Amino acid sequence: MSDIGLPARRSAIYLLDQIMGEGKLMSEVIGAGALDRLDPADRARAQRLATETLRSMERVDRLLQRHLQKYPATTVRNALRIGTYELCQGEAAHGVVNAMVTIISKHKRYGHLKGLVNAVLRKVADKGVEQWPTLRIPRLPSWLRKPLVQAWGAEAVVGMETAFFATSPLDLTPKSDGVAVANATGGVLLPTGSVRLAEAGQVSAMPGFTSGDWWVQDAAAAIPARVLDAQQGETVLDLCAAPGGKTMQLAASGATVTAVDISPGRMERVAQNLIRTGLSADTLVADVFDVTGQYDAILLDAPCSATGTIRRHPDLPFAKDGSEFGALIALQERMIDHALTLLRPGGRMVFCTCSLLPDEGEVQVEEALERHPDVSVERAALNRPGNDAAWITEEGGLRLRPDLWAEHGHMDGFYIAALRKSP
Ligand SMILES: C[S@@+](CC[C@H](N)C(=O)[O-])C[C@H]1O[C@@H](n2cnc3c(N)ncnc32)[C@H](O)[C@@H]1O
Repeated sequence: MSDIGLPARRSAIYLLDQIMGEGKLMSEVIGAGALDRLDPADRARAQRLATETLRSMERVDRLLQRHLQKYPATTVRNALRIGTYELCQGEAAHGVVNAMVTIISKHKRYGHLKGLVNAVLRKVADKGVEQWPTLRIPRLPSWLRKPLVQAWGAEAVVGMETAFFATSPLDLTPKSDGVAVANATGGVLLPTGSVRLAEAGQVSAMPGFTSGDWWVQDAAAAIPARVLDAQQGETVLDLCAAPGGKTMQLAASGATVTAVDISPGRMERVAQNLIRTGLSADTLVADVFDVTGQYDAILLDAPCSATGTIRRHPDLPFAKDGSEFGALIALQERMIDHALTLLRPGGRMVFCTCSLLPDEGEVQVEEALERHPDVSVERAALNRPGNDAAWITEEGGLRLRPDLWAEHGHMDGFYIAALRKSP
């Protein structure tokens, strides 16, 4: 990474300022154009630098604490954080220190702090690099750690933190032939049918991208559509569908699929994905609550805290504080109730969230079963290749956690339940 120049580093600092200072998600900041002026290589570098610094944040802060009497302003602190991360990854000290000193010296408000940046980063270069591996695996912020320890126990949470600290692999869902996709991409075919590559490269340059033989989707995220097991000729409603990973799985089964999402921009991505893969589905930009009709099968991938995706989005624990989760939990409940009105008698529905919080999974299903005596949970549907019986929960859902599947390189957190409406 020694060729990272000033623009990439300056933009990485800006990303951290927005995430840590303004509570924005990295996807929002990038979506708003933060990296638009960079060339593609610098854009990728800025994003990688910010992402990996966030992944290591607690370690970085522990090292910096030893050399700071009080914390400087956010931008200066973030320059120190990124510089520290780079130094501890073995980057040449002179390059990192000079770059960060130059960036801060040109800053309108904090230019006078360039001496501090120089002094602190030199101390990190002297001592921090050897201390780095002795520091503990970074912990989640306590607002999230506490409820997770309460739900899954301290040992499981340490396992999750270990998974979050490791760089995430790239998972592909094959359109049809998993062995052929694994061979073409040099990936490994996982027991659930996804193909895993150790590291993400340039996705659009990989074999099979242009011909639409696969799409990027975490192995855990590919399980809900497999549990729904759509059949040729069935009418299937995919609620909250964008960007469309599950829509493509459903469409590949030969079912007649209607994909619904409230976001026109995200729905555009579903349409593009369908074109690339040569699959077909009706796409509808609409609020779930405005959808009418009767379907044989429904997949409801409700909006949630996304706490299961921290491995790939280490910005989330820093951008959020949990204050929005109550509203999401209430929305999920209302979505389940409305989705069940769209299910024909005897039909089946998969409810899922990429959350680690039982309130967005196990508890939702327990309460839905109480509200809807005509609905039951179908455990047998969870019995799909690669699914471990140990993942099945008391109320009959499937709990996927990032600390599980260590032998395969872990997976995202997800909750999945199959519901059946009585005929
Ligand atoms: C977890 S993501 C869906 C991921 C998607 N199922 C996939 O596999 O690619 C949740 C989606 O819910 C959509 N959404 C949120 N509120 C909605 C609503 N009231 N009606 C329809 N879609 C909604 C968001 O735009 C977002 O795309």
